[in-house]
Amino acid sequence: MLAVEGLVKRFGGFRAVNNVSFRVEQGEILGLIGPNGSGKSTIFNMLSGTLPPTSGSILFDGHEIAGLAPHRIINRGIGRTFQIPRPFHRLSIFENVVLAGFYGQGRHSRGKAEEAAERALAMVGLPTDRNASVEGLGAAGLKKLELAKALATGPKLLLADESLGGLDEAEMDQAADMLRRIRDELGITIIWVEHIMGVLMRVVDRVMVLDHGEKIAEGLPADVAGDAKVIEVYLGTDADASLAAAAAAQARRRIGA
Ligand SMILES: Nc1ncnc2c1ncn2[C@@H]1O[C@H](COP(=O)(O)OP(=O)(O)OP(=O)(O)O)[C@@H](O)[C@H]1O
Repeated sequence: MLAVEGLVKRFGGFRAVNNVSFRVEQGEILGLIGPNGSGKSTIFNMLSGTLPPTSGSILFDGHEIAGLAPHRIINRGIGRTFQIPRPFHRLSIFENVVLAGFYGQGRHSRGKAEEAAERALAMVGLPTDRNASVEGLGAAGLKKLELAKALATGPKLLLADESLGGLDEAEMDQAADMLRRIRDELGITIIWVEHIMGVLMRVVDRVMVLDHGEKIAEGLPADVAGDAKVIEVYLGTDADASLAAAAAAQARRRIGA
């Protein structure tokens, strides 16, 4: 579905992303991890059109999308959430999501945008009531709104940026399960950037690790969590918990639980 080849982003003389290549298959959840400043958001920004790549190719469903404007990329079927939710506070929850629905997939009809918004809100468990206010939403509610906005654009590929930040443990598990359901029930492929390793390793099919803008590892969660270089540059004291979560998830998958 997605084939990225030799992706580079330079800011002046600094290479924030340096010759990164990877593929994502239809229906996969790929975890994208790495230390702060390793280039994860810059990759998301290039995939979603917020930043043009300095060089490299991004093939989505066989078509080159590198350098296209964000609205064209959304119309092709790549949606994203943002690390820090910034809804329009003067609009209701529903109106925020309808606006995203208008934007996605070239929808120009209010009716279709409203239908997309209703489906998206029901999926994430937020009220579909037209007037419910954004003001009462806590951290978990705002993350759900962020997801609903991305879903309302009708993505085939969802870029989820730190969906767990600011959530408590129960909310994190719910948010991770929701990403799983979005893949399982809606068939949406997901790339997920996250720092909370135990939860990520439980849910993703594959993991790719960045350090200083370069890909340093890629593979099954249990293999990546046990990789000496990944432990050294990133996981550190999280390594045992990550490995345990990845191994448990792998065992559950093997027995089909
Ligand atoms: N617009 C910009 N101009 C200059 N440097 C930038 C710009 N955007 C990002 N960078 C630099 O590029 C590097 C990669 O940043 P990026 O935000 O992609 O990292 P990240 O892995 O997403 O980090 P985090 O986990 O903290 O979100 C960092 O050194 C950052 O300071």
